[in-house]
Amino acid sequence: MTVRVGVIGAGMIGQDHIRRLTEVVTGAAVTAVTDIDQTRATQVAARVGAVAPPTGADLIGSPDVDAVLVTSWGPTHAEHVLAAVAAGKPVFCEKPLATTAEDCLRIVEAERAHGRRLVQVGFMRRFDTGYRRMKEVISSGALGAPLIVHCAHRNPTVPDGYTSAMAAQDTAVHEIDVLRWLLDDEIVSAQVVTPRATRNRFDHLKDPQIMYFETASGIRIDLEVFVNCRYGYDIQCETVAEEGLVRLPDPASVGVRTAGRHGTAVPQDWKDRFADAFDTEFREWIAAVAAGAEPTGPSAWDGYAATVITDAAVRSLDTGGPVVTVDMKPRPALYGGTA
Ligand SMILES: NC(=O)C1=CN([C@@H]2O[C@H](COP(=O)(O)OP(=O)(O)OC[C@H]3O[C@@H](n4cnc5c(N)ncnc54)[C@H](O)[C@@H]3O)[C@@H](O)[C@H]2O)C=CC1
Ligand SMILES: O=C1[C@@H](O)[C@H](O)[C@@H](O)[C@H](O)[C@H]1O
Repeated sequence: MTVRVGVIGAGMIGQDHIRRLTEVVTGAAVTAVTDIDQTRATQVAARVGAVAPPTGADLIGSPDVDAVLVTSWGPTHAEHVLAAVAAGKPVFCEKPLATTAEDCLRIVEAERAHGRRLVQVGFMRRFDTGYRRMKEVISSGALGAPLIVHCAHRNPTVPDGYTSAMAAQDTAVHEIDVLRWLLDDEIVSAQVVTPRATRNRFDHLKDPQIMYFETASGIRIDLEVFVNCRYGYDIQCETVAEEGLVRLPDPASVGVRTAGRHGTAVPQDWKDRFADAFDTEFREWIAAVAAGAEPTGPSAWDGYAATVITDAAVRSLDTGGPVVTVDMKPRPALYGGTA
């Protein structure tokens, strides 16, 4: 069976995922593309032989769309995801699931009313080979209990519209999701402190930031977010446990020796660093949809949890760096909880 995907939002990542669905993943076809920029939607749709319906609602209602991919701006995600759930169609939503905890909960409640999972959120790091190996090692128990996690999330630079709050909402949100999954533990508090700011880029931006998280079992996480580090896109993660530690590998890259130096390239952006993870993410999503199965990737509940935790981090940043308790609802049975 070919899964016919309709894409809402034909911007940067939308176009990259359309390429992935048409050129990399087998068993999928993009049959409809919509965007509030109609010209862009028509051009992108034409490249893959798709139609360009005027709105997200038209696309979701189309009999030629089996599953929906939401890659529009964050504040518009909830509306499209809720419409897809109401139509009973599987929906993959790029992060964030929604920009407010209330909207995330509306999606969770809609899915619970539907009775089975339809939503997957685009936290692609769960599909990265390095993180998956780390999880195998931690879950095997060979290292004993995890105690501390040291992380860094560095981007070479960010656009002018990037704000200090986005360090949590847009950037650290990836660690927040992947660490909940990696440790199989819940984050219960967040704190954000700021060292001296880099002179590079904008005066308005608090960059870098240091974030601290604590989990329910008492694991402490420190995360440096530095989005104007200039030298490359660099993701680091090291988990210290009772009997040893496990570290995320750097992406494989040839070593070059010349002029008395030895070096390896540092990726320059997330598209490059996580290209394989994105491919795996979509292969597994399409396989689940084709089989009529529930998606196995990050759920609507994970999208809600990530938003609530980033809200706590932003509150800490905005109020001078206190420890802020994460105010999370009990996890419903549909997502492995007891509520
Ligand atoms: N997983 C990851 O690492 C990444 C995820 N993202 C996420 O992907 C989403 C899109 O980001 P970009 O592609 O960078 O943005 P973008 O601005 O390049 O593209 C967004 C597109 O959505 C369209 N759009 C906005 N509202 C719409 C609506 N209601 N209906 C239809 N189209 C609409 C815009 O016209 C634009 O073409 C964001 O939520 C972002 O956080 C972005 C980059 C990396
Ligand atoms: O999701 C992403 C961007 O939106 C965000 O701005 C970057 O900081 C992240 O590294 C990238 O993965």
